[in-house]
Amino acid sequence: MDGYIGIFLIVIAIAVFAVGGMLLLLRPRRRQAPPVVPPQAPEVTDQRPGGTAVVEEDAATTTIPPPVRPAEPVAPPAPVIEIPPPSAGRMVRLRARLARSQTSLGRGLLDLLSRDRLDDDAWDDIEDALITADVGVTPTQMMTEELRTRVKVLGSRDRAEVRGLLREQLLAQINPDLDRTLHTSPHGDRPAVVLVVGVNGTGKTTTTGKLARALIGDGRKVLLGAADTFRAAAADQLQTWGERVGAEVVRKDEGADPASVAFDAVSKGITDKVDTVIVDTAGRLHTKTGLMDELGKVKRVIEKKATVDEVLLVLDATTGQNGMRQAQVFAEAVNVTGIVLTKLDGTAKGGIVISVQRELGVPVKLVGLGEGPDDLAPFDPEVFVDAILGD
Ligand SMILES: Nc1nc2c(ncn2[C@@H]2O[C@H](COP(=O)(O)OP(=O)(O)OP(=O)(O)O)[C@@H](O)[C@H]2O)c(=O)[nH]1
Repeated sequence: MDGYIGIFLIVIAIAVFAVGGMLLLLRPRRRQAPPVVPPQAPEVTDQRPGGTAVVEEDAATTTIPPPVRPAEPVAPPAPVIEIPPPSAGRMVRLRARLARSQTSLGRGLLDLLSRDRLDDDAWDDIEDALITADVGVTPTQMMTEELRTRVKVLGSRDRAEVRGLLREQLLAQINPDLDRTLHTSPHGDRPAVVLVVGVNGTGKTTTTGKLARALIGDGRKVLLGAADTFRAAAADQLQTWGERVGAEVVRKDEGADPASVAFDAVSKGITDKVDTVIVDTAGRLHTKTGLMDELGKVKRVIEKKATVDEVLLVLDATTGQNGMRQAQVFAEAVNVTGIVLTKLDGTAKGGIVISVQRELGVPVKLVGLGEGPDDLAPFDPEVFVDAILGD
């Protein structure tokens, strides 16, 4: 009996294991979850003032892009006021530049005059060289006449002697005795007034700015009048010059009456106790009557408040005879007291110094020798001639 019970218990145990195993096998399997793919965050760029686009590094793992803070408004940097160097000795400093543009004239003349035999052909060549350099017909004839006589007296000549002769003749034509003083000192409580005139493109506005710099470098207080109301850009250009050296600029809208700008500039110059007021004018007038009317009015209006000490005519040295004709029109319209010859660095025709002084009877007071802010120099005849002839 006991054997039957034992077998029965074994069978039951086997059955329990078998059912348990079956249940385990048939148990529903847990489904594999799909991999989580993070949503693609939009690329966030941050436009910094420098213009560099910066890509946020954690953008790929951020579901919601962080809010981009609006850029703080950046104030434009305050203009840095420059301290220009004084004007004394400028032409000596700029002599190398002058020599670069003018030595072909000097060397050519020295070579011609140093020839053993100076026949008529040689003298014709000398005349041609002077005419080509814009010396002008009459001064050329006077110079060659004088040189012929001196060479005959001298007989044989070495290069140093020829250089001496030529130097003497060029200086005589330029006339070192002319008064080239620039009148920019105030009269008691009234500022000096400088009117800058000339055809557009000759360098009027640039010259006005450079002159302001030079005067400030010499310790003066300067105010600028932007009476070239024909083009707003001219007033902007002047404003930039003024900001750089700390000169105030009086300006009005494009098309405003130039005389009213000049009047306001001089009035402010008196109130602010400045030393010199420099007024830049427009030069786009096509008829002589229009030019006379406008410049005459500007001058008259200024004279209600102060004296016009200088009327500087700006001439582009590269324009030759065309520039000379323009100069004559201006000289008839207004009483020019000095000439500013610009762009002498860009031409070998330095002879224009001689012809323009002769034609207008007015001295060259300043020369422009480059586009840089300090490339304007008081004209020095001796430095000029030495730069032409080389050492
Ligand atoms: N190389 C050289 N360039 C110069 C000189 N003076 C002026 N310039 C250049 O000549 C150009 C004309 O100068 P501006 O001062 O604008 O002439 P502007 O007569 O006032 O002419 P508008 O403003 O059009 O009336 C500019 O590019 C100047 O930089 C100089 O002495 N040498």
